[in-house]
Amino acid sequence: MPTLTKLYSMKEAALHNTPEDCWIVVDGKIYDVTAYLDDHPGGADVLLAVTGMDGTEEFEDAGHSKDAKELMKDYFIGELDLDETPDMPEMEVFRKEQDKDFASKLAAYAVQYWAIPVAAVGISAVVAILYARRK
Ligand code: HEM
Repeated sequence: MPTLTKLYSMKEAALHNTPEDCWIVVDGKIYDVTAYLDDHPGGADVLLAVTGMDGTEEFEDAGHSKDAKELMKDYFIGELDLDETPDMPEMEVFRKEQDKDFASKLAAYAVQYWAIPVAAVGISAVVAILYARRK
């Protein structure tokens, strides 16, 4: 049976950055290590230094054992959502650009369709004036 993994954005993970609520990201996975702070053999300080952040590099640098990696599973709460939905302001900018594009297209069509009749009327007027003067 497929398991449902909860997805969190980096923005959401960053909110859990205190000793009372301490999340860390390692290798795209999110761990709530609040209850482990006092038990961590490397000390609470190193975990708190990367709380709410991506601590992959620091985790790898410490050279954790296989047992440590096994223990991590107890604190796993979800995965990092890499496909974050764009914010509304970005969508708004996109809409405005579309509108601008539409306006310039409309102006181009107007020139295209009005230029010929206006030119025809202008030329006819000039011919009419010249014809009237000759009489
Ligand atoms: C759920 C996450 C973590 C678990 C379960 C965990 C577990 C452990 C364990 C069991 C050890 C003892 C040594 C070993 O068995 O490898 C250890 C040591 C250590 N850990 Fe972690 N750790 C975690 C996250 C981190 C992170 C994110 C960092 C760095 C920011 C870190 C830094 C260290 C350091 C510096 C040591 C001491 C290494 C030494 O004394 O040689 N740990 N950790």
